[in-house]
Amino acid sequence: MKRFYGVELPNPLMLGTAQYPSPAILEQAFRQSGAGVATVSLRREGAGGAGQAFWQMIAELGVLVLPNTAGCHTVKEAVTTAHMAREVFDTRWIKLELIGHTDSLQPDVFKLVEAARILTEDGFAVFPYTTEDLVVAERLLVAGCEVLMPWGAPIGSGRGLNNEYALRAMRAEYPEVPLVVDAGIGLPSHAARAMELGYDAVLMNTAVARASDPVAMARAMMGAVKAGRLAHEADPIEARDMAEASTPVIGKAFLS
Ligand SMILES: CC(=O)[C@@H](O)[C@H](O)COP(=O)(O)O
Repeated sequence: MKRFYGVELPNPLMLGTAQYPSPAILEQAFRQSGAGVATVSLRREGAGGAGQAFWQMIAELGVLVLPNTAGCHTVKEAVTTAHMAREVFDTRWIKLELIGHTDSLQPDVFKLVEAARILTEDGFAVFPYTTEDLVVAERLLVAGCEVLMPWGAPIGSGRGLNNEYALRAMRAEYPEVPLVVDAGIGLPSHAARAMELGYDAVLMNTAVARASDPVAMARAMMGAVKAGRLAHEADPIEARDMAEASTPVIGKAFLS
């Protein structure tokens, strides 16, 4: 299994911590699914969250904490937020999110590369939320990122993998780089598909937090990412246009 800045994840499910009906449900979603990474927004929780009790609960979950720069639109904002997160959470991990378009919440990849360079030079382990663009991916790697997080679809849309072809191309281009599909997941089948493509993890928030039963959905997502990874490792058959009889010919029950 690939390591994320030297760390082996306990499993391939990363969950956001926003929009849950209550802190208790958030806690149960993590505990019952076993998700190993929690991404937290310093700005959002600091501004309107439950304060100290919230941070305490996250700490007690015993998961890896991936602070994020959600809501940042400028390099300066993102870099400042990353520094604050490093102080608060005592981690050099940062999910770098730099929004460039208000309606689609598409990342501003130009600012992203610039901020990634500044932060990696300052010792951060940057997890960049990016598009599926291969040129941007290369620039992020050159800037010092060791992980890439292409979007599946716009944040909160639940559309799944909008551009599977491009996600597949990124996997093929960078077989050794830990890749995470981040955002846009709506269903367990989307998460399973990302893992079937060979992705190393999936990050999601809305699909779990906004489900009628977030705890059950978190468990379903964990089942999905594990099934997808197993399927990828099992080397699936290629889809064919024509039928091929699967019932064995008499006297030839096995292929070898
Ligand atoms: C929580 C977080 O980091 C989000 O910005 C993330 O990208 C998840 O997106 P979804 O809510 O679409 O799963």
